[in-house]
Amino acid sequence: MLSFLTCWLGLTLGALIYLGYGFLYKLDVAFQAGKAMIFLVLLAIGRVTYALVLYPKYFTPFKYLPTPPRRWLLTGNQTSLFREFPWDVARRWSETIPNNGLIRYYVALSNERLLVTSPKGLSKVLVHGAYNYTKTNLARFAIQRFTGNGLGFLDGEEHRMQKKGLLPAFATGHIKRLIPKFWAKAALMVSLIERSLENDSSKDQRQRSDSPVVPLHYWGTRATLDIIGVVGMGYDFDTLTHPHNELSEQYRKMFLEPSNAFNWLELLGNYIDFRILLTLPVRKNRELTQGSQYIRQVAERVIHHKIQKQQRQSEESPPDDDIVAIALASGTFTEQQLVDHVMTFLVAGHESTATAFEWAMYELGRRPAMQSRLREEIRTHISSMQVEGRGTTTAAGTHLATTIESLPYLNAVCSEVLRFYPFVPFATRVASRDNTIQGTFVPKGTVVAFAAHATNHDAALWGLDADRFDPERATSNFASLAFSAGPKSCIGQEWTRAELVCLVGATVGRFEIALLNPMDNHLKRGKTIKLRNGVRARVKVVDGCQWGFAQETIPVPLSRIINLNPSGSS
Ligand code: HEM
Repeated sequence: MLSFLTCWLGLTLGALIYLGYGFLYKLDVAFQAGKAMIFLVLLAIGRVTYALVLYPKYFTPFKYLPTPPRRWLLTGNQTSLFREFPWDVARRWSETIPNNGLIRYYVALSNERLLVTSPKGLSKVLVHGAYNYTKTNLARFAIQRFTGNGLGFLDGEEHRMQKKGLLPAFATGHIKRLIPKFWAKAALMVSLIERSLENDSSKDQRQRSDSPVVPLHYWGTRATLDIIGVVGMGYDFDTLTHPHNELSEQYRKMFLEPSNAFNWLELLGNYIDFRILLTLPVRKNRELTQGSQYIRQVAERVIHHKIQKQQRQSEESPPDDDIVAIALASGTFTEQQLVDHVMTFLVAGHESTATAFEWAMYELGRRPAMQSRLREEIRTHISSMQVEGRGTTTAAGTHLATTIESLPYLNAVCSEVLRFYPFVPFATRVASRDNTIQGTFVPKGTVVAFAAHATNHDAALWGLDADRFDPERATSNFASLAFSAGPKSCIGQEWTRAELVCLVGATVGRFEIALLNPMDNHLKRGKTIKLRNGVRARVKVVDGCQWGFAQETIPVPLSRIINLNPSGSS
């Protein structure tokens, strides 16, 4: 394929030089131009014929694999370029095209891909042969400029070593000790929502009979950002109480709202080095650079401050227990490596957990019976602890953590949310060396795709009712690809579960939630499964229990410890 493409480009260039030569030496220009044009048209026809007919039929190494029936030059096997979500298309193909675990398909301009559909094939790509596959250049250039060499972009031995160094901080036992911190932020969020309800109803109490509408996704986004600060670094970003502080404004700039422009850029990225596109002098590019530089500088100062603090720490004072402190204490990481990891936690761990909270609110907000059952479980077990006035430190904290972890329905609802709405519903990898999947030879450079959305809704794995949101079903980590699988799977799984049960438990335990528009399930354009309009719900306080938390579980705001002005010194 490549050699054909090279020949074709060479011939096209030749035709253009020939045309230029004619102009330069004032040969019979019209005659020369006509000949060159005919040549170029023939070349274009040749290229299209090769891409559409000859390559897929005779030259591809995957010609024996099943493929979707129709193919167009511009859109490949998809009928439209951006209207359908790739995870929906992948699922449709997995279910309707008879296959033994691999399907070949074509994207725009006849670029060939392999879709892996069977658990056996997935385990080859994600588990046993994980280090034979790497992220695409597009993902690398788009995300790596924020995260540097964080875990997501390391490969082979380097990845193995650094992940091993970080794992103790993310292990179940350690995350359990941090549950009071998750809870403290969840309880603070609930109390701030409650305050906003009071303000809202006092404004126009007389005209209103309904309870006020609350954008729950907006609160979730702030709580989850603060949690990364507290649990990840031991500092409070304080965006729940100060939503417009400098840090959250700059942080927002780091993200690209999905749009058609981005889709076109992605398409162009197949042909033009994506790095060139990222340096175009457009406003969004400038904002992305500005936001990420600011956040990186903050991360650098945080790490630097923590190193100094650790050096000063006396033997009597208890050591910090946040993720960065544990990683630092291991002595495995350089300052720069830790900055990259912190940036990765922000990119990988914020929007993902905020979205999971959003979907939990969406499902519960349109299922009153499920919500009541959950509220009863939460109140029976957690409210009593708070009513007795116990805080969330030490023994009381352990008690809270053990209780929350053992609530069956709360944990089942959260697991079902993660299965039903996988945050990375469709992903691609590139083979970094020749290998095989289920006996099929996969040459280096092949792009391989898989869809967690299809696996997590596969009737063969989850039963015929796989498309029903049902916390009663037995979930299994092996069948769910919510966190991917194998050596490169999500390091934040236990963190996510702890965070989600605290946020969902504290919210549903205190409020009755009714979705404003239960039928609105329109999704945002983009790479993740996310509601286009967020979760807007009528929220009513259910009397009877108010959450408390020990103040000391929330550290002092970051702004009071280090100078958040990028030009200032710490
Ligand atoms: C709902 C919450 C989350 C979901 C669904 C999720 C999902 C995933 C998935 C699917 C991957 C694999 C991505 C890939 O290979 O392309 C991943 C990787 C990763 N996640 Fe998460 N994640 C979540 C939360 C978090 C949190 C809270 C953190 C940390 C604070 C985190 C840190 C990471 C890191 C560092 C990686 C790269 C791991 C590696 O390459 O070894 N994630 N996550």
